[in-house]
Amino acid sequence: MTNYHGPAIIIDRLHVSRGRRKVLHGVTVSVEPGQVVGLLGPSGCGKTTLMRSIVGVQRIDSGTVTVLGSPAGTPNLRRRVGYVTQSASVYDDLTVTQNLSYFRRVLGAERGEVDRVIEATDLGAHASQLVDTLSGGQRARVSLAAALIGSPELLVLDEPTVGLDPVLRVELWRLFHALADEGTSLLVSSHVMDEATRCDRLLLMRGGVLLADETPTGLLESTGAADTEDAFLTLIARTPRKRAEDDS
Ligand SMILES: Nc1ncnc2c1ncn2[C@@H]1O[C@H](COP(=O)(O)OP(=O)(O)OP(=O)(O)O)[C@@H](O)[C@H]1O
Repeated sequence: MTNYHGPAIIIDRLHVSRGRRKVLHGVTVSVEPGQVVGLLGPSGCGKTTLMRSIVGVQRIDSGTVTVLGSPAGTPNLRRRVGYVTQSASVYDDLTVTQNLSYFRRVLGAERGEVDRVIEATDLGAHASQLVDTLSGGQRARVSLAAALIGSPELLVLDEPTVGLDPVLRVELWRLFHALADEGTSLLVSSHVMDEATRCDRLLLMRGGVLLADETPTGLLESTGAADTEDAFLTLIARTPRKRAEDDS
């Protein structure tokens, strides 16, 4: 980790199009470090596009994205930011250890990192197994383990718990908080509203705009809703529908 202590992410008036479609319509947000921040919203609202902008792989129309004090995509961020996409980014025909050893070499991280991330993601019993033969949850954890190599200061995780059973989901959220306790900043997307309560802070998105940036408790208080699903619906009812067609 470096000595950087400012906001993990600062986004200012970000506009992004994908193909001919305008996907993000002026998103402005700041994410404080050492927290698990949930990025929640319906399928197609622009969560992945926002995450791609943060990790610097998305062409933007206008606005700025500053990550750990540097413009998104700058080379010095490569080791400081870990990104897990929705589809597994590991090799099926290699074992867990072989995959992680490969990523360790690419990043130039220390040898001990492979064992450390295997332990952190509880994959010890499967270390010698081909990824092809793992369950969905185990594969998801291999992708996460790869992103943990080198202890990045910011982890950007795109729907890491999708398709996992409830026990595994709880375990993963526990791991996210353990990482945050050590000072890592995490941005975790989900379209499952009940995951909202597991986050320190919530960014609620719809149709390419941010509807709320709140703590889970603050969200319930400000909307008067009984749960986060209700709170989201209340916010939608309060927001003009002009971009609702952007959600699928
Ligand atoms: N390459 C592309 N070309 C054109 N449109 C795209 C492209 N990729 C994504 N889109 C559109 O951009 C919008 C936002 O997509 P994005 O993947 O960011 O949403 P999301 O909130 O992450 O959805 P999900 O929860 O389903 O992953 C969608 O309407 C999608 O159809």
